Amino acid sequence: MSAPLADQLDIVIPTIRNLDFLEEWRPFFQPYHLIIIQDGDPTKRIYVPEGYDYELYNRNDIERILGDKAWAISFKDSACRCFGFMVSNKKYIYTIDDDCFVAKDPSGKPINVLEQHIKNLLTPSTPFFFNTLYDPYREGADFVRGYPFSLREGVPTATSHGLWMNIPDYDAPTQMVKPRERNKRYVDAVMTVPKGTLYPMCGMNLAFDRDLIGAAMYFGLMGEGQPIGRYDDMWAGWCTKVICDHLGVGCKTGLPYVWHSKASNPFTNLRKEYKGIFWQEEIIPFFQNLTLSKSSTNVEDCYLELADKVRKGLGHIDPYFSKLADGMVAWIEGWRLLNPPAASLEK
Ligand SMILES: O=c1ccn([C@@H]2O[C@H](COP(=O)(O)OP(=O)(O)O[C@H]3OC[C@H](O)[C@H](O)[C@H]3O)[C@@H](O)[C@H]2O)c(=O)[nH]1
Ligand SMILES: [Mn+2]
Repeated sequence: MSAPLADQLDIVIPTIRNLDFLEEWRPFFQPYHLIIIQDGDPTKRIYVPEGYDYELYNRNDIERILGDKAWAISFKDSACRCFGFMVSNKKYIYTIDDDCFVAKDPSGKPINVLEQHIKNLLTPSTPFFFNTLYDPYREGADFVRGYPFSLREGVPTATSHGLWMNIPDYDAPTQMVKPRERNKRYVDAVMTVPKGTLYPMCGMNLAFDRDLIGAAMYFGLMGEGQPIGRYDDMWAGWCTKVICDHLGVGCKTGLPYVWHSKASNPFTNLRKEYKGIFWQEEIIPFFQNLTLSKSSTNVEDCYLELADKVRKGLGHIDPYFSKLADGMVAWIEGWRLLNPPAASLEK
């Protein structure tokens, strides 16, 4: 099996259950280093299948490492995974949920998600003009007639958003009215999300370039003690997309697919996400109308400017958003603590 960039990519897994799913992924994942974020009770022992190279962090580790900034990392929510993004020192991250397994393409071939995500990340994005034959850099495809040659070089790709066969990533209301709906449709396409367009980024099967966008991949304040859950990846998706648009880098969605095996409880999910369902009707226009200043030329500065805009632009909805803005600042402080600029390392 191919294991591209095995020394430049970490796999981040949040878990409050177990890691048995890694047995099925072994042919594809074993060459890579895992960063496991153990959520919930830190005294519980998580079994990692033999033969994997990994580091494991529980809540006690997060508190020990981040100290007075640890509060910004969620507890009892998959949002905790973003601690793994912060603590990694690799250029690329792939994150996957522990109930996602190897899917098969229409020919029945098992899908090597890392191979496809890395292809997506290493080929340019085309956010400024939509190519109707989808990914023009793919074998057997190209830019179609009328596509401006001045734009055919594309821009660097920051994120690669994969999809899911079987249980689709639906919100609770949709899941409640369509409990038996399964995604059986394999769409053989990768496309760039156009500039100025947001998208619902799901953390289930996601890869990104840490250098290009890692500092904005904060999954917010969710779970225990928070008024909202299951908007962790959505929050990160909105923040990263406006920053990618500002910095002129791209976000792709489509292949590869994973097999999402388990539907979480829609009633529990409704309790977690209901505030998000009506808040997002204000949050999304906020992001759609947001512009970052020219002086914000790197991800960290963009993110701190965004935190300030969140405090001012969303604080009226609920005091939660001021706390979330504080969390965004604490996240960058934690990011800088664990990822000091190269220059400061030379001293
Ligand atoms: O308190 C928790 C709950 C879960 N996890 C880990 O997060 C992963 C996702 O959990 P699960 O598969 O139960 O949730 P889904 O509803 O299928 O996931 C979607 O919604 C939540 C997230 O946004 C997620 O990315 C979405 O796919 C899994 O690895 C659990 O072990 C946790 O760490 N803490
Ligand atoms: Mn799941």
